[in-house]
Amino acid sequence: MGMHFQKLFCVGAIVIGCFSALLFIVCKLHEENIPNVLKLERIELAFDYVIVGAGTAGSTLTSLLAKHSNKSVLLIEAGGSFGYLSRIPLLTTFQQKGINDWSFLSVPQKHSSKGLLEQRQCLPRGKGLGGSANLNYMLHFDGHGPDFDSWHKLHNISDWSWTDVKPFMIAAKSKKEELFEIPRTYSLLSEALDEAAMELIHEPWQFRRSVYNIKNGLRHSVLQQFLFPVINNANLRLLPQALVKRIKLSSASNPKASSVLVGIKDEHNKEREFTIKVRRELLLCAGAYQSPQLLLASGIGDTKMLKQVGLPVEHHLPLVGQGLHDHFNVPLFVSIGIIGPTLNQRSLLSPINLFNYLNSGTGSFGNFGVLGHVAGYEEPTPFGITFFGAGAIDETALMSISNFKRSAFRALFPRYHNASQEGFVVISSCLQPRSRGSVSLLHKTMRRNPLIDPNYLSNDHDVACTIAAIRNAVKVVTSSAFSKLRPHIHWPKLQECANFGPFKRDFLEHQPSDNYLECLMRHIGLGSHHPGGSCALGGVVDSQLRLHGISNVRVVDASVLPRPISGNPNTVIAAIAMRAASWILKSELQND
Ligand SMILES: Cc1cc2nc3c(=O)[nH]c(=O)nc-3n(C[C@H](O)[C@H](O)[C@H](O)COP(=O)(O)OP(=O)(O)OC[C@H]3O[C@@H](n4cnc5c(N)ncnc54)[C@H](O)[C@@H]3O)c2cc1C
Repeated sequence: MGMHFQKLFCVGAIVIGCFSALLFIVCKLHEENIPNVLKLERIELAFDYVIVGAGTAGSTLTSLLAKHSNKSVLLIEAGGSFGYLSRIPLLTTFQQKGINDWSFLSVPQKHSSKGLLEQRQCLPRGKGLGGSANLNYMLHFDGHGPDFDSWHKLHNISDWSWTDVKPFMIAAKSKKEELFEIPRTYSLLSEALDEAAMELIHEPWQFRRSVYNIKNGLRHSVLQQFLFPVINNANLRLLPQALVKRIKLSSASNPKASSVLVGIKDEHNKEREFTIKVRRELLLCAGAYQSPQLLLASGIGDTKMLKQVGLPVEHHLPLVGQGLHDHFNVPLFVSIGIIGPTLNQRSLLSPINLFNYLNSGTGSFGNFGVLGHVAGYEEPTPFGITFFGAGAIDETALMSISNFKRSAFRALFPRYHNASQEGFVVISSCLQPRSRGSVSLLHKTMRRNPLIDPNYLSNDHDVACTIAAIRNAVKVVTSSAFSKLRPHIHWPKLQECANFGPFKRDFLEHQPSDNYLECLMRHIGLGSHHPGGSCALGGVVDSQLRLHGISNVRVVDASVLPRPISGNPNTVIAAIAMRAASWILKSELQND
């Protein structure tokens, strides 16, 4: 029996080894081979549409223009292509801080992040074809209609009701076979969530198991969905590894973007600059941090701020970079008293788990570990709860991508040293945070990072809302449905919060004081990588996303969201890009 098992194990290991090598080679080849790249020897560099940034919005928009327009389209992207790691769902966090991550850090936070080094949050952003859609956790969200309906009431924005947006959301959603939904029977945790939905049916909450942009166990992002099918089209060219450094405007009386200045570094890190003319439209899809950065670096923004940095003012547009918003997450570790259902280092590396993934794309490598969500949309405290089914969290890996101080990390995950720990992380957040931050400049050049201040928890409403979220998370975890897991919530013991708790009774009753929960969130809360609002509809762009005062520039990315999306924003951003494409194509038809 022993020999037989050993033999089987060896064969399994060889198969897995060969398969991994093959996967590596295929992905590596794919990585280096970006087709249709623009040759810069050409003297006349002019395109009808110039798109900056190949992320969620840029890839989607490019695909529709390349497919439906006969005009020339250039897609410029600062990064190259993503490696094979980006396709393997569970390993996606290993990309953070690597070459495909801009690895921004926030400015020190005044109202939060006290358990983080220098009170600064890590702000990962994808760099390369696919942008943040290739770095993200792949969770799909269908959208929440009232979000859009509120834009008119709260921000006087017309034409963006749910009726206007919904058809684009449907079009942006991947096909059924390109989505992976966590099955009810995935684990005892997913089962408990389903049962809790029945038990708490009297609450006005929605329970759903996670749906991922994953096909056959591999990430299926906007790249596979939109960009790759058109990548060889004759009217399209790509310019990877190229940073757009400045937008040049034509006349001061009726300013238009005439060209962009692009910098490309050679293998000796020496930069060459090129000017590319814009014949029709310049489309900024550089994301919520870098679209405003590029505008500011081009002299488009608030006069006072531009003068402070020493930049000539080309066009006064005071709200560029203002209104930045993001969700803010409070994680809590829950250990469980049974063996088997959750992810830890030991279960992860079991040969059967590896075999299942390589054989059929299933098992824990085939998704990111988030099994489900609970959302309550009722005002004034709409909240979200996310269930991440991991029991043992690797200290070095998580500290590096979260910037936690060691003491805060260990208070949060007291069982961090046990590689076979069973448990899950319950993450509470406010779906409509009211804190607003900003993107500004310290340096004139795009080669230096922008100053990003998410200003988390600056608005007291967010504290109350997050407390409500945590208390609702406790209700779910302490429901009878969860009792078979024998859960134990680990209220972090932080020295700085010791006056407020956790006290002995908090572990029994799970009703810690509001003061303790506030102290906790101001120490261990983490941004959720959903930035938006920094070139918002109304303030910076009109209802067709055209920059106020510069008619041939549109901002088409997360920057335009006037309020947060009540869930994961990626599909909404792809839908916005589809809508922008429809206006651009329509105006082409009208004008030609
Ligand atoms: C770690 C992480 C996890 C996330 N998880 C989820 C999730 O599970 N579900 C979900 O719905 N959302 C998730 N998100 C959020 C979602 O991915 C983003 O909101 C979305 O991708 C933003 O799209 P975008 O087009 O606005 O920007 P991006 O996708 O970031 O694209 C911007 C692109 O522009 C390029 N660029 C920037 N400046 C320049 C320049 N000057 N010149 C040339 N190119 C430039 C960048 O390299 C990048 O490729 C996550 C995000 C992160 C970072």
